[in-house]
Amino acid sequence: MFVDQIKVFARAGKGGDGSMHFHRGKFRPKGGPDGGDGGKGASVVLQTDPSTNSLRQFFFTTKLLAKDGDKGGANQCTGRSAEDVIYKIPVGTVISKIVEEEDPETGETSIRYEPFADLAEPHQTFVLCKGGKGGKGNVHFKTSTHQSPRETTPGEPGEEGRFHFELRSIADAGLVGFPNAGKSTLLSKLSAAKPKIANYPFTTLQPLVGVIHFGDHRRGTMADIPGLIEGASQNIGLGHDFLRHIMRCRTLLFVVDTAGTEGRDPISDLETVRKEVKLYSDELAKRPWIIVANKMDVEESEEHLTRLKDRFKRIKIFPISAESGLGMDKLRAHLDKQIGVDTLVSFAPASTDS
Ligand SMILES: Nc1nc2c(ncn2[C@@H]2O[C@H](COP(=O)(O)OP(=O)(O)OP(=O)(O)O)[C@@H](O)[C@H]2O)c(=O)[nH]1
Ligand SMILES: [Mg+2]
Repeated sequence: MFVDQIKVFARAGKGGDGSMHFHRGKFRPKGGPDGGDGGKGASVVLQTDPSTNSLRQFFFTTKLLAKDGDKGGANQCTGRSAEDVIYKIPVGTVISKIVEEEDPETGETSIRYEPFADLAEPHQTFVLCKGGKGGKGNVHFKTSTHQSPRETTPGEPGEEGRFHFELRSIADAGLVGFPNAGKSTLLSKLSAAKPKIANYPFTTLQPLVGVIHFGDHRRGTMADIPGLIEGASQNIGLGHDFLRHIMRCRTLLFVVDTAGTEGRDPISDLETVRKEVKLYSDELAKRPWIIVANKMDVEESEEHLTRLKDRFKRIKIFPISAESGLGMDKLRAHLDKQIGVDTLVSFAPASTDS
């Protein structure tokens, strides 16, 4: 189950009430006020965790509640503060506050999503709902004219609200494949992005997102992701980092070097990459994917393409040459259908009402 948006309710803890108490010593039966302050209520805190890539946990826990602070005690004892609760969320989660508004004329309520936070950095913490402060004990209210105050203040309530969490993907489509397959070359031809291109592996070390313009205000985004190798799912090289970026793409383009440059075999390359993706995440393996058979300008490619079609019968294969432009129109038209969005249509967050 890939949960990339969810609604939750969160409430921080209330502060403990201040205490009303008078000192009762053996020799001072009528002592002064000594009621202590209440402890702080706990906050609901979010923290981005690079090892999480789904909001699935909130599917089961839609109420994020934090504990109240303890009441103040006799002897000027401050009540215990409650410990903040920390929820881990994926990097790239966008938080909106759900605000209900009533139309003064019609009396109808409508719901608005108010941008609240964009948690894009790893290990970033964010206080979603702040815990209430503790109330004051009666010890604070003693004055020269008022020796036995009975006043205290209650603890403040914790903040609360309804929120919408949405996992923003880095791109609509992601380029996945062995190093040197031509992923960066392809992105540079489809978009205005200028990734580094070279005939050695791991030229690309950081994902780079380009915008593809399909015409008529239609566009989509594509991420160039560093090459994957065998063992990536066990975090060999920068395996997990790369795979995590792939997780954040809606649809995947598996790019292969169909020419089998330097004695490589495009079929086993693709099988290896698919295996690594599956080992990393079953859910990722189920994402929509196509094969981009690159380097078709090289003579040896035809024969490999026939084998590739034989081996992956049910998957769409696009034979192209990113370098010469061969087959690019077909690929572009397919991408427009899959990921193209009309940018003139105003964007509204998808409804998560069940
Ligand atoms: N003949 C031919 N060569 C290509 C084609 N596309 C890319 N190349 C060459 O293949 C090499 C690798 O290209 P890149 O685009 O850097 O490959 P990459 O998949 O991004 O590689 P990494 O970033 O290392 O994972 C370069 O020398 C490119 O010029 C093509 O369609 N035909
Ligand atoms: Mg590259």
